[in-house]
Amino acid sequence: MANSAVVVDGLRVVRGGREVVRGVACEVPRGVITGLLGPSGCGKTTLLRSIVGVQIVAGGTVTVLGLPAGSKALRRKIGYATQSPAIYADLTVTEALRYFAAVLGAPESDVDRVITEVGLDGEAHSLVGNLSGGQHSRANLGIALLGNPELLVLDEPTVGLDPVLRDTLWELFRELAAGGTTLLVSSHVMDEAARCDRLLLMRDGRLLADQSPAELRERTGAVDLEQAFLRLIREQEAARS
Ligand SMILES: Nc1ncnc2c1ncn2[C@@H]1O[C@H](COP(=O)(O)OP(=O)(O)OP(=O)(O)O)[C@@H](O)[C@H]1O
Repeated sequence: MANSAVVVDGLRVVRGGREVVRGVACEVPRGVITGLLGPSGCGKTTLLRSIVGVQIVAGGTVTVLGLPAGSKALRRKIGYATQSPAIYADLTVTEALRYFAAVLGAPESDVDRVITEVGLDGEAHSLVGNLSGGQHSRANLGIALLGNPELLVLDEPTVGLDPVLRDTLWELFRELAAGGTTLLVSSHVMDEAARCDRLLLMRDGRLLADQSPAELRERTGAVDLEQAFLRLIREQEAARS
């Protein structure tokens, strides 16, 4: 689909001798927020890594912004925030972001903008090693925002954050999408699903659904998305037995 930022087809990934992504096909539309949801260990991070181009795949294709995942030309077009912050503890927030801006070729003026966007103005000169868990993950998110990438791939960006902060970050995601950025955000908190435009629901290495929240509610007859997810799992189990 020309309007898709990401097209995944027949993706298979083997990790630790086991197939952990088992024939996934999905599309991520441009300029909206797509949520990737599913229980711990279902393969979300592995799918995200395949899209970012850092995962060895056993089969299938992943096309990102019209190019094969991992293409050099994609490096500056994708912002990726991993689950475990990869940011130096002995630098201040500003220094760390300046460093990454230089590595990524992003303008230095991005640093202050990004610090404000992730709500770290008050900690701009604090050492990363002295930040709280939530502040640390927001600094990590800031790196992904440098250079205004076309596609943002965020692996559980709100984990460990209080509800107010989570809300603020989702407002930021919404603003970024309104400005044309494509966001792919993983979460295992189902209440975040309702904030997404599209949902990819995974379980056990497979995709259970690729729909909007409204379509998912209609398909399952459940108002609550957690219930909808559970109904899909039961449907799948019934179909197998
Ligand atoms: N480095 C690795 N070596 C071997 N197996 C791995 C490795 N990393 C992940 N796995 C396995 O791959 C499967 C999928 O893991 P993945 O991290 O993609 O799941 P996830 O849905 O992102 O989980 P979580 O929500 O807990 O982060 C799991 O069964 C996990 O044990």
